Amino acid sequence: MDNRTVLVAEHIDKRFGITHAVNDVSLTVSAGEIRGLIGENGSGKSTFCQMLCGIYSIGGGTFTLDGEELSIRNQVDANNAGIAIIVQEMGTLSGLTVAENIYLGHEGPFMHKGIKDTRAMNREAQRLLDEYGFGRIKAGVMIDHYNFEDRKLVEIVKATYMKPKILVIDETTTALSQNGRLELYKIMDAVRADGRTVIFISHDLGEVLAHTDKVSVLRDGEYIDTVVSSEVTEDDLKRLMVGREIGSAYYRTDFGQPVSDETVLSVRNVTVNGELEDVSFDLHKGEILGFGGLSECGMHEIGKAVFGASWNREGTVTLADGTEINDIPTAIKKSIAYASKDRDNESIILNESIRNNVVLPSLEDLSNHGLLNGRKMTRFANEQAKNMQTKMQNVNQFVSDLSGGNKQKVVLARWLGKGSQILVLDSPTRGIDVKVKQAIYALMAELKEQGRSIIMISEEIPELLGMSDRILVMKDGRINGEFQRDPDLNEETLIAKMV
Ligand SMILES: Nc1ncnc2c1ncn2[C@@H]1O[C@H](COP(=O)(O)OP(=O)(O)OP(=O)(O)O)[C@@H](O)[C@H]1O
Repeated sequence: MDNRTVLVAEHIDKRFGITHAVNDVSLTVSAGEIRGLIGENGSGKSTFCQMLCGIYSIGGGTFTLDGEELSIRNQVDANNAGIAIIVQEMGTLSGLTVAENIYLGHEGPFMHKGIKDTRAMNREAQRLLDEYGFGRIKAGVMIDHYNFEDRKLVEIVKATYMKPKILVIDETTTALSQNGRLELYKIMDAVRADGRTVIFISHDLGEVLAHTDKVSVLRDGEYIDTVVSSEVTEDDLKRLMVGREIGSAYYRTDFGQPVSDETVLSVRNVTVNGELEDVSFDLHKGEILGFGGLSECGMHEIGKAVFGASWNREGTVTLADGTEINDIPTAIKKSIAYASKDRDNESIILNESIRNNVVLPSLEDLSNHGLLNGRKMTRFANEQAKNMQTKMQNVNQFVSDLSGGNKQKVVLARWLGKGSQILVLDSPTRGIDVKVKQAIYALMAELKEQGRSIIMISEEIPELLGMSDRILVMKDGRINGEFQRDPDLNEETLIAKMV
């Protein structure tokens, strides 16, 4: 860090209707610094950064970069001023190639007399992808062909190849597997070594302390403090975020409790072309079965396969009563819940209210003689959303207006409200703040106690170790290791089976 102030935010403010999302925030950031930005879900982190990056208009106040007041109307203006962002959700556009996404808004060098030189663009994009070590992603291929993580990697290239002065990374690591994360940390370190600046938003406080120089804290839209990362603990950060002490009990503490032998779901010889290869396992009553692995290991496809949402699946997924799950309606009817990792595209309907999202799988239960009962639906949605501590104006608010973590709470509220007996949760705490994470883990333990069964697919090894009765490690589409719950089981043992 060279102590030269590069960015000054003065009295930055933003309201959305009655929500005061960012309330008079002032802070400064140095050149060559990695600055963490933390706060509970809905505390205004994304809104603050999105104003800096031209995604939202500035409600009030000013940003000054290298001594010059910024006047940014859109993301291209921000890029031209030297500011880039990797957003929390999908930041690439479907219907375009990888190369077109990387150069979106910056096609100039490839235009000759109004015609785009696609070959040159693809060649240059492929050179960049290779240089970043992401060579398996092909520049000329449609972005839709790639999964969530690969699309994030493309976004990383897009946001960094122009060497921005300020790179904002908004809750990106939880979308990445272990190897993707290491790549991102390397990129952050390189930005810092180059005298440029990273603003890093994350709910993983360990990661924040390990990879930042200083951390700024927001609470309810207000600036609270900036601390030096090497001088504070995770508990200090939690206290600053929440405003009070929060307990340290996080994961399950029980070990050695036997899990029932009763099988509730049998997966046999499931193959999905290019994703899964002859996968078989049983899920037991009251079991939390964890799935872990590196990117491309196939674990996210397991969730889809169990929920009847895979294309071209071979093999069988069978419930204890003999019902075969081959499609989503049967899965829902049979009380299977599924929360996808790709929340915005696969789990929620963004342009719908919280209420309509929460009631979706429970419509049959909420109707009287085939007619939907509006009041009952509202009451139900209210109850479920509040159980998940969703920060919202009311259940009529559109899901698109919620912060990332609060969207995730709506997904969980929907399935927990349905009373599902089998829950398939892919990255269940992605983007969730520490306080609510604690509540979700407690809830998972409670569901287990009630005899419900959970498949938890997770990129978070501590979460797998802390919550699972059994862990299946995937590699190249196959199960490569099986571990029973054990206090001596550690990250290294799991990783050894992943690589
Ligand atoms: N487009 C919008 N319309 C209305 N309200 C919004 C909009 N975007 C954000 N908000 C609200 O502003 C507040 C701050 O949201 P923001 O996304 O900045 O939080 P965050 O700290 O990034 O949260 P998370 O950790 O969950 O991502 C929330 O109450 C959110 O519902």
